[in-house]
Amino acid sequence: MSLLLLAIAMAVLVALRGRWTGSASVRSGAPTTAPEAALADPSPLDPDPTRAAPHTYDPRHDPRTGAAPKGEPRDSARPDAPWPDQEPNTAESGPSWSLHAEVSGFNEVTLDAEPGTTIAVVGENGAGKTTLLRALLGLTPRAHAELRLGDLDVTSLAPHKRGVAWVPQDGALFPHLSALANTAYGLRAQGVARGEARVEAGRWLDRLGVGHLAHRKPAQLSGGQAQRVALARALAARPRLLLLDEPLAALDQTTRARVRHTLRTHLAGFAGVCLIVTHDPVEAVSLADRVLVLEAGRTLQDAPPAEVTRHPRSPWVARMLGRNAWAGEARDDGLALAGGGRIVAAERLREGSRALAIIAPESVSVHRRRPDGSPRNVWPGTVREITASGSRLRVLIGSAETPDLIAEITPDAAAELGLAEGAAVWSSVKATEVTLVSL
Ligand SMILES: Nc1ncnc2c1ncn2[C@@H]1O[C@H](COP(=O)(O)OP(=O)(O)OP(=O)(O)O)[C@@H](O)[C@H]1O
Repeated sequence: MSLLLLAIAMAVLVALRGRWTGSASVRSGAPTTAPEAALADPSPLDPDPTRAAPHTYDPRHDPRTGAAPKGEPRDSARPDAPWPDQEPNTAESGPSWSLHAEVSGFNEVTLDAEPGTTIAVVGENGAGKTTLLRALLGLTPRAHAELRLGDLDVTSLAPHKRGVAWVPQDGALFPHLSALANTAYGLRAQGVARGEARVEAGRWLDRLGVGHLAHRKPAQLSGGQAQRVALARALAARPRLLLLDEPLAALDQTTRARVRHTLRTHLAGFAGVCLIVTHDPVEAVSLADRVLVLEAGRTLQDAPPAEVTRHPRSPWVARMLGRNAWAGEARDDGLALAGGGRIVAAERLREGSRALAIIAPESVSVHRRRPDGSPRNVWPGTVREITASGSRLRVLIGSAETPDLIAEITPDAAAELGLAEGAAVWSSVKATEVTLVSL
């Protein structure tokens, strides 16, 4: 199954390059690929079209055989219908087109985006993030995407003809090809001369910091290195729509920060629209211009990161972004919490309306004795867990009166308070530090 996904990802990439350069058309003479055949007629009995139609399988494009894409596509490949003019990968080229997608079925999402926009797609497990990406590729009957890229309605086009590149969660590299050949394969398939394709592939590998691994096979790469090669291959294809499914998930913390930086640099100069599925709030906030929050397949929020951070529309999003978020009902002085207890806020909402109280962890003060003075919100609790968060500490405090609360304090403050797991503490939050968001 994952090998078939791999082949599909490759087929999409292979065809993409042709959008910019003029490419071999599989339908007009080049051999039929296994992925294309598999996607041509998904069985209604099988919800996953990647499983279907093995009878048209072409061993030359099967990553398991090692036979192909050894024969890199020949230079005699005939050009496909030309894709409308676009300067790839140059932000300066400006928005001369836009993306419009209407997705229905499992996902109910409408998306409009200008070139150069990066959208982080977030949501709980099972919210439909991967299904959305697959719908945009035309890869799942569970959701149907009407997709326009500029003047072109690509809805009825096969996945590999849409101008959409997809990096699935496992990266999907051909195991028998070197990193360089994997990256060059899409270029070669579209008729780029061998030398030129290899030079360009080498450049992309260098940019992603894996140029020195160009001759290694995927089995000789770590998960993170392979992921970078997969990114190089996708970016080299210069798609209009780039779909990245948790591209940094396989990386360790240090590498992740470095690759995130590299990715940010490339996305900043990327002339297409990028959708990046992530569970990582830092990734969402630092890489994206917009955050699309999905809940049960639907759009819950689609807004710039700063707006989502300030006014998350669900407790899950707030927690993902590292905020405390408590649901409740508005009262004249704040919120009656759903599980009992009360929080006082300076803001007012219509009494009785459902709302979230959002508290930034750095706004929570921690004390060993009940604090005197003015804070309106004071709760006793017990330290459940202390973890490092950059140069600060995150302290998880459990309380009988409220939901769990996260405080962020300096290591000095923690030492001064003698904080340890199990310690009895008091937390306080000023009413002015509580943000109320209507649900
Ligand atoms: N082919 C399928 N047929 C039926 N249900 C499916 C199919 N693929 C996924 N699902 C279900 O649809 C829901 C959405 O799945 P999807 O993989 O899109 O979620 P996700 O947001 O990407 O989740 P995660 O964060 O776990 O990767 C899940 O409940 C999943 O079990």
